[in-house]
Amino acid sequence: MVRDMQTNIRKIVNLETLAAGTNKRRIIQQAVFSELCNMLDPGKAAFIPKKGKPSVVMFVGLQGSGKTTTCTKYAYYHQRKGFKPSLVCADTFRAGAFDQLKQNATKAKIPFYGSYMESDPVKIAVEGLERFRKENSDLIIIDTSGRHKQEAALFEEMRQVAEATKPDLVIFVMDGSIGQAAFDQAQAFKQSAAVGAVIVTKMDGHAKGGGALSAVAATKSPVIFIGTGEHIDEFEVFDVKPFVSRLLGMGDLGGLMDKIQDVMPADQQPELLAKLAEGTFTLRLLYEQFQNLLKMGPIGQVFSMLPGFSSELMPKGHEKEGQAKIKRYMTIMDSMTDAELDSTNPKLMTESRVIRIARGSGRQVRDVMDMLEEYKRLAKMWSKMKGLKMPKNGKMSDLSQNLNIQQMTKALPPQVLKQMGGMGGLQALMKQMGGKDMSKMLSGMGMGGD
Ligand SMILES: Nc1nc2c(ncn2[C@@H]2O[C@H](COP(=O)(O)OP(=O)(O)OP(=O)(O)O)[C@@H](O)[C@H]2O)c(=O)[nH]1
Repeated sequence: MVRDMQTNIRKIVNLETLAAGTNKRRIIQQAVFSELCNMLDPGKAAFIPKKGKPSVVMFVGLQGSGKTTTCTKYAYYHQRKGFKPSLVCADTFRAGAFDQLKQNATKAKIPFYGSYMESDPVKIAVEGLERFRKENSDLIIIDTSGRHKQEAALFEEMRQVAEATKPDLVIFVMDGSIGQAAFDQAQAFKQSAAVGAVIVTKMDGHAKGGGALSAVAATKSPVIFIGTGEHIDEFEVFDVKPFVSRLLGMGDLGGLMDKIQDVMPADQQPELLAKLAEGTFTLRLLYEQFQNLLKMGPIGQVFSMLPGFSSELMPKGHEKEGQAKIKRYMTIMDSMTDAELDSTNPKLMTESRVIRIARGSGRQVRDVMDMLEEYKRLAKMWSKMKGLKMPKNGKMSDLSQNLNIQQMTKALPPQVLKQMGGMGGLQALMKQMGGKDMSKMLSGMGMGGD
């Protein structure tokens, strides 16, 4: 695969013929990017179930890949789209598999079928299928057994279940962290059942999911969803560009921007802009930004979309603390006077005021000082944005066109800039974002720094 990729890139990029002064690194990077996107596109789409038309979808994968969890997520996703899904547990190998499916299905109010007594997975699969066909389910999902490793017995079982149920689609579920092992694994499953799609799970962790490239190559089927957490709704339609961006450590800025755009009320945008242009970043403004940030949902998810951020500035597993910190800061600000909130003069915060605010908010003096430090850090960052040219309509979304790179590089903390690939990286990112707005991203980014 790597060799193919090299050949293809050589065809696209001819460095000798490039004019002097062209940014070669960028051109190569773009070629790698688009080549990876191509590799994830097997050229044919996966089977798509249709409402009202009975379809059977069978899930395969090794034990622990997240198969059972993903079955329910897949069912729930379609249920919300108006399907009548049902779940069949044909995993008789792992004790507890049926209970797990039962629990998940009950929570999501999805009909399920399985047995504690029957040990023949084929029999269960066929019985479940018959039952749900009678009940007019239009999406019958069959969860199958896994094994810790690839074993002949497992593949024989898959072959039999597939033969008996004739699924419209077989989905191979793989753990996003398995890397190159994905090729052999996917190929082995493909040989016993006609795998037609791939789902990559546990993309909420550190794994970048590079194994998906191998799975697509081995099965010649596309990735259709990714799992982004243990909960039933932590499931996303696969989107190739953000996935490759993340793979290359470029972050999913598009997704982040959309998210920020969603939570920031449009009528607040011109006001915030005006204040930023004046260079006045008050505590009240920070308070409003905190509110917006909390609305964005699990903070880790937001930060994981930024290049290199989740690990550096918001360590995995500490999202809750980050969120608690923001809430703590907001409580402290609730104990401040309007004058304090609207001032940009830190001298207002005398020692006696700090003590009073700490008492009023039930926090330590140290917490108040921490909050003020955070504020000062952000105010300093924002002050460099002073003199920003306002977009004519006052809309945030048009601001990025007016931001100049020099201004941005000054505003960003140096380690952040480095992570983004310096000035060149920043330029590429701005371009990638198109009309999307940068200032909100900056305000979001500042929050994570400790
Ligand atoms: N963080 C995270 N955890 C996940 C995700 N998908 C599944 N898991 C977890 O991974 C573990 C294994 O998932 P299961 O669904 O039990 O695995 P399985 O492949 O069905 O296992 P067998 O039924 O034994 O074959 C569980 O703890 C799940 O909660 C995901 O997208 N993100």
